[in-house]
Amino acid sequence: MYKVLITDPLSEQGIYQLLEAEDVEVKRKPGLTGEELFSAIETADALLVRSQTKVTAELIEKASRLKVIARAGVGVDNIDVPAATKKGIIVVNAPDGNTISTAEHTFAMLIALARNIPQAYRSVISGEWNRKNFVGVELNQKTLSIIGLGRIGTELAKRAKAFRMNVVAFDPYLSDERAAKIGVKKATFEEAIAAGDFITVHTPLTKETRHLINKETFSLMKDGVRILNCARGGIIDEEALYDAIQSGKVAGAALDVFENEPPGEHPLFSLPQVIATPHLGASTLEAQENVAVDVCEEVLHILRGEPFKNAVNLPSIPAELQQKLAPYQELAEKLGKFISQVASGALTKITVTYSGEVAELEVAPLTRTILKGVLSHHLTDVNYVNAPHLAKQRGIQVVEQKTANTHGFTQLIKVEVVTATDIRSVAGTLLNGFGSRITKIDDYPVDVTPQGHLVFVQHRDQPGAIGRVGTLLGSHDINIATMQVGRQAIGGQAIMVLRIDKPLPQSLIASLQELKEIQSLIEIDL
Ligand SMILES: NC(=O)C1=CN([C@@H]2O[C@H](COP(=O)(O)OP(=O)(O)OC[C@H]3O[C@@H](n4cnc5c(N)ncnc54)[C@H](O)[C@@H]3O)[C@@H](O)[C@H]2O)C=CC1
Ligand SMILES: O=C(O)CCC(=O)C(=O)O
Repeated sequence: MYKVLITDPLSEQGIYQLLEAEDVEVKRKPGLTGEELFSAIETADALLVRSQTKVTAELIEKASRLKVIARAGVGVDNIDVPAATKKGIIVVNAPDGNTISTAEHTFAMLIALARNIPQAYRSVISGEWNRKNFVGVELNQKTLSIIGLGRIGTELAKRAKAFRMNVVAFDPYLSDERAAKIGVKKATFEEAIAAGDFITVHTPLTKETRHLINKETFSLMKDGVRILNCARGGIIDEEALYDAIQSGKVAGAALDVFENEPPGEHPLFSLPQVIATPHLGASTLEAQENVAVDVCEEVLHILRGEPFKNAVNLPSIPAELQQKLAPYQELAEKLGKFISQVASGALTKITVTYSGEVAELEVAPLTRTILKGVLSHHLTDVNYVNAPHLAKQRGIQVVEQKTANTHGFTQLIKVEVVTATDIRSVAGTLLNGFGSRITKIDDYPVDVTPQGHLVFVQHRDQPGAIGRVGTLLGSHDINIATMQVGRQAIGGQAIMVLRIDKPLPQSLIASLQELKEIQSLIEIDL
């Protein structure tokens, strides 16, 4: 039974599928913090949050079973993603479900800002009838500068155009074609900042975007500019905004997000030009249902080992590619596991070479799987998420390459590892209708199904060697399912790969190693 812990309020309809799932036990603890949260996380397989729960490195450290942290929303800045990655925990979000709501909220703020609606409301309900203090400006023919033309920025641009605004956008990934398709003028950051009657930010909060709008950028803006932030607190330097409003440079600001949330008695609230909402961008029935449905689906997929799509700490793999890679995944993992048990010494380099049909695909996910297979022999808790991180942390160089030489196979994957004392390699293929096969170990061609218990023996090619091994196994009641032999030259170095039905007892390993022809014997568990 998977244990799912929910620590922020999530839409009831959204989590319905979790409540209905027979293999899931849901604990709903909105607002859980401190010791209670630390204790609850210990037994959870999945944690579902919105933006209130702070998923810190310390909390993640306590989570011994956690497989997935799911954010019902876009921004994952309340989650220590690197700490989760280190621990092999997948972090997923729901990037699409609240786009429209947040774009609509930004548009509502835009109109409210232009027409002083919150200030006028406060005045009217306090008994005043003051029309001259609340004269606004039209949106028609004004320039809206959008910084960050992603999902929300794009939806906002469409709405602004419907209001006959000129839309100028800066986004490092904005192509000329996309700008033309959306109908916005592509600009540099400086051009966008200088052009806007209204400037709105829709980027994530990153090292680059923290205080993107600061004292200097305010000085480049038009006098009387109006500023909006419905993305993340911290993109705008709040102190610089305060000064820019005080000086008259900025005519007004609409803020849904703050550097610290909740902001408490913020100096900006003493300025009548500032309107604010308490991080309401995604707070609609529709958005909350959408994001909860999306992340609950992802959580179920991850817990059940099924494909999922919105991991923020894993590269996303299009469904079509996932389907094409699926048959190779098992082979990849088995090759990784095989070679890690054969090679001795501290790993320094892993080279994966792809050829034939598999080389026509984007193979990075397969390399990740091989890495997982290699590392899981020596390390516990290795998975697809943390395998590259663990390799890097240990100074293991990972090289991925493609060649045209398939050695006669339709496709081939070769894994070579270099350790402090050894260089070993294994290659494998998929045989149409027959599954995975190991086709070469070091320089020896073989045909081995990578499955179950294998014994890899290096020996001298001498008459009777194979028979003596067989007899010893038989005398210990060990059945040999398949046997493969290979040699470099008559009387030279040779190998045997036996597939046996149960592991070798220690006493038998010792007896086998005493045979004069045997140079080394390794048991391999696949
Ligand atoms: N107020 C609220 O309740 C909500 C806020 N958000 C926030 O809104 C923001 C945007 O969300 P989405 O549009 O879904 O994200 P998105 O990922 O679709 O778009 C972000 C865009 O910002 C661009 N960008 C990144 N760095 C930039 C820079 N230095 N200058 C200009 N552009 C830059 C990216 O290229 C991308 O196109 C995020 O911070 C998200 O957390 C999202 C939903 C609700
Ligand atoms: O959970 C919420 O309402 C906040 C949404 C948000 O800020 C996001 O999705 O990035």
